[in-house]
Amino acid sequence: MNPKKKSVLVVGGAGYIGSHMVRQLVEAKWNVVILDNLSTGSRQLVHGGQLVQGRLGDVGLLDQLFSDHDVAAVMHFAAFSQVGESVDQPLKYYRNNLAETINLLDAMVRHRVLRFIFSSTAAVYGEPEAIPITENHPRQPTNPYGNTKLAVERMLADCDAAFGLKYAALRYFNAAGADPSGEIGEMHDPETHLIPIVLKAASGHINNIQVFGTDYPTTDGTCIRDYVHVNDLAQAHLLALNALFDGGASAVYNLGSSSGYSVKEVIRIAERVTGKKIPVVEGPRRLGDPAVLVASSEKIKNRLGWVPVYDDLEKIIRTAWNWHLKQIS
Ligand SMILES: NC(=O)c1ccc[n+]([C@@H]2O[C@H](COP(=O)([O-])OP(=O)(O)OC[C@H]3O[C@@H](n4cnc5c(N)ncnc54)[C@H](O)[C@@H]3O)[C@@H](O)[C@H]2O)c1
Ligand SMILES: O=c1ccn([C@@H]2O[C@H](COP(=O)(O)OP(=O)(O)O[C@H]3O[C@H](CO)[C@@H](O)[C@H](O)[C@H]3O)[C@@H](O)[C@H]2O)c(=O)[nH]1
Repeated sequence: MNPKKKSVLVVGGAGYIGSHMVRQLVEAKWNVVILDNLSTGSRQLVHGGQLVQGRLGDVGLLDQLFSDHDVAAVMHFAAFSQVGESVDQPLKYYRNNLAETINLLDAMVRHRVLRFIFSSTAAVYGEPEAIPITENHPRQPTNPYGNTKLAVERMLADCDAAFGLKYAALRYFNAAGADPSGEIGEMHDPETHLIPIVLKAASGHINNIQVFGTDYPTTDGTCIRDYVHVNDLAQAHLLALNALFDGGASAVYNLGSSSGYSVKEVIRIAERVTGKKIPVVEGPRRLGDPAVLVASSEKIKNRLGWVPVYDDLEKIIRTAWNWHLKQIS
């Protein structure tokens, strides 16, 4: 699918999801250039592609990258993504997620690179009015992180109208799991995501997992989320990229497994996968957490033929555990 050996610029390609994307792009024979400032990513996750260390806000660097490489499309994973932190430090989020993205789009328009794939999020919906959530569900983010992602989506629509920028905004639900090779996986410091924390508790690296809230209006009182394997996410990006090369229009797609699991269910499944008892402490709710987030991903399945390979959470957690064991060995 890349006859001219053009490049894809992957911004944030040294991060969790970006590194899985780079791997699939390399396998699909793309030249890959990665721009990452390693603020939350790591060189250890880069297996292939050419890493340029720098930040999106560096206009000179962006000009140089677009001049030096024959970039056919940009995939943009770079952002801060901790909901709680965004509430306390909103400007940090607007600066990194929105202002820096303006620089990127500006440089793309200057260099006539007009294909873009954006990491959006379920956080653009806010508190759901109906489950499963479809793409036309009202967008009412409940935190600055979601606001920055929605602002970028709106900016993309305006850039399509003004400059013909064609984009796919992919609204991920909860990314989870790791490449089965065990060479790349989730690696954040501090870690805030449920599954890696649960696995740390299973291996005894932390004393317990704290469950944030047991009084939600769900069957067992804990929050329900839709966990989608990181390689299935990356696969969806490849489909979206090919659709843009085929002349497809700009589009917005949800990416989820369409199944919901409560926090307690996640812990039970992790106990099964790891064979360990996981100590649990019940704590208060975390600010800004909706009770239930489950996607409808019918749109991307119907339009682009996306078929997620990891169809249940046990398989997903098994890949995360494989990665975790390699990290601690
Ligand atoms: N992990 C999830 O469950 C999830 C869910 C929905 C959306 N998302 C979105 O997906 C994207 C990737 O998430 P992730 O979990 O892989 O995060 P991550 O923190 O692992 O990766 C982000 C990468 O971007 C880099 N980066 C950040 N700001 C930068 C800048 N200004 N210039 C250059 N590089 C910069 C970081 O160093 C890191 O390598 C983010 O945009 C996030 O908002 C993630
Ligand atoms: O130590 C922990 C960590 C998390 N949780 C709960 O586990 C669930 C999942 O939390 P987490 O893994 O932190 O993911 P989310 O907060 O759901 O957010 C992820 O998924 C969203 C989309 O659904 C994205 O927008 C975010 O970027 C991404 O981090 C939530 O109910 C949390 O309250 C706990 O109970 N204890």
